[in-house]
Amino acid sequence: MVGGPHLFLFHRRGNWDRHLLPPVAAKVRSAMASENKDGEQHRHQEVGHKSLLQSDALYQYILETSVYPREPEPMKELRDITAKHPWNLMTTSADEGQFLGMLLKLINAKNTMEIGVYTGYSLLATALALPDDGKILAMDINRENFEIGLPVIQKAGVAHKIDFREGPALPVLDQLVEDVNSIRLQISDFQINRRLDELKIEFCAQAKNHGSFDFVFVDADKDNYINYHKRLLELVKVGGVIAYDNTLWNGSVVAPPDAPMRKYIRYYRDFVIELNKALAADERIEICQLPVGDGVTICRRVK
Ligand SMILES: C[S@@+](CC[C@H](N)C(=O)[O-])C[C@H]1O[C@@H](n2cnc3c(N)ncnc32)[C@H](O)[C@@H]1O
Repeated sequence: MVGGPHLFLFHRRGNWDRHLLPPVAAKVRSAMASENKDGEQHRHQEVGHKSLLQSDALYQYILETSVYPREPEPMKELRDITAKHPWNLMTTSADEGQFLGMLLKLINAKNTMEIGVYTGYSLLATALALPDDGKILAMDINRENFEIGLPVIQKAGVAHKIDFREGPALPVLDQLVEDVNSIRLQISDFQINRRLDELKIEFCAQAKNHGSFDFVFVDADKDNYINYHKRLLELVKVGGVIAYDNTLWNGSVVAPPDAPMRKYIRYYRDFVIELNKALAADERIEICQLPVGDGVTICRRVK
């Protein structure tokens, strides 16, 4: 089997087969069509096998019925502006933006982080969902694209929630992990007249940012997701959420290794596959991988 029903879902950032060479795309399509004829119908009747999105029309139906009519005006404006940008394939889709907003409200998020801003569609979705004193530490190596969306964010009255840092995210995370509030000197077993070398002296550093974030959205360089995860698990509180975007990576996670793919899809594919395995095996989190957008894995820290 080349793909399976879930491949129908990857039309958020253009059609999934735009990233495969035409002969391969045709092969995948025909394999899916024949599977639909032979096996698929039966699989849909199996208990627990629920694949609802089977066509572009159904996706369009969701957008037109439930997403676009409820999309806040500034988000629509930013989506239109971004559509004219040459890298628009990178933007978060409207349905995923709606999902993020809902999730943030459900968990009452206040202190959040975003890695990978681009023109700011998911950032705006987050900023609109947070309370007025909510915060987003937003990081991107490219400020220019952030500035495309910034006027819309300002007009929406939510720019005060955003602390944008230009540059790679990893050093910022390292700094957040290392930062301490205070260093406490602890002397145990203290008795007058004890010799100094007999005293048990300990320095206790109080980590400033550990467990301080309610939510983090990771939508940047896939080859660093595992490195982000290590640090984010210290920074997110127990019960907090980390959402990793693109965990189905244009369907390439189920494509045969020798299938022709665009260079960047091939390059990041193995990192995404390794991330998915690592998240599934990580007992410190509960996970739920959703076929929204290009695949988003929600991780809830439990220890
Ligand atoms: C898919 S886009 C983000 C899309 C964005 N969430 C949205 O809603 O439009 C990925 C972004 O990650 C940024 N990026 C890539 N490597 C990065 C890194 N090491 N640190 C921070 N940002 C990075 C890119 O500049 C790009 O803007």
